[in-house]
Amino acid sequence: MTLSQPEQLLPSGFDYHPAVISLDKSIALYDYLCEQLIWQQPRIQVFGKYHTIPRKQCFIADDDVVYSYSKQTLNNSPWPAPLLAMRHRLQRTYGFDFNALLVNWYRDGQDKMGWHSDDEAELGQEPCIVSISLGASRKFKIKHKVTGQQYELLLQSGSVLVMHGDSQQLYQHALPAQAKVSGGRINLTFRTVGQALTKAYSNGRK
Ligand SMILES: O=C(O)CCC(=O)C(=O)O
Ligand SMILES: [Fe+2]
Repeated sequence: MTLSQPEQLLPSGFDYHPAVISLDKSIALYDYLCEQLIWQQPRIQVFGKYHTIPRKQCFIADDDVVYSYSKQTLNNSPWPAPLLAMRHRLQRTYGFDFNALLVNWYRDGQDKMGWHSDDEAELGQEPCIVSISLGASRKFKIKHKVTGQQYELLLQSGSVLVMHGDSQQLYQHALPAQAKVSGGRINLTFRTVGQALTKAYSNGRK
């Protein structure tokens, strides 16, 4: 995996690298994951109300990782071989052992993720989150928590978005619905979950 220079103007702490994985490989991996992963669509509690999340997800992690999402502990799925290989490659590139991977499947443009920061205590003060996109291109929005300044980025199949430094402290991000998008997209977010393992993963992500 070679990384090209970021091409789009983004706030510090967000680095976008298009075409890190070839288009053919990224689509083949999309198809494989659609079929092979055990997908869940949990109901979560946000501000006291229950919602079914508007996407599917699969949480892949080492056995000793415990991660909760809006008061529900996620079931750890084992690492499929291609994702384990990717984890090791990313470890060599970034120097982090990514022991957890939240996989999101946006079946079409109706599926989405609301504004949030990945700032849970168990990810540490300045987490490094590596986000890989497979399938349909989707808009990704970033918003400064204080000034409200927004940035928009198109996440293309095979791209890598790295969020690091104070990106989670200063900004929120979201994947808005795009009614005209008919294709599906899978997003892989590699994370390192610290040793204080049982904290809540609930941060208002809708
Ligand atoms: O689908 C995406 O690109 C964003 C996913 C995300 O923000 C998350 O899983 O925390
Ligand atoms: Fe996120």
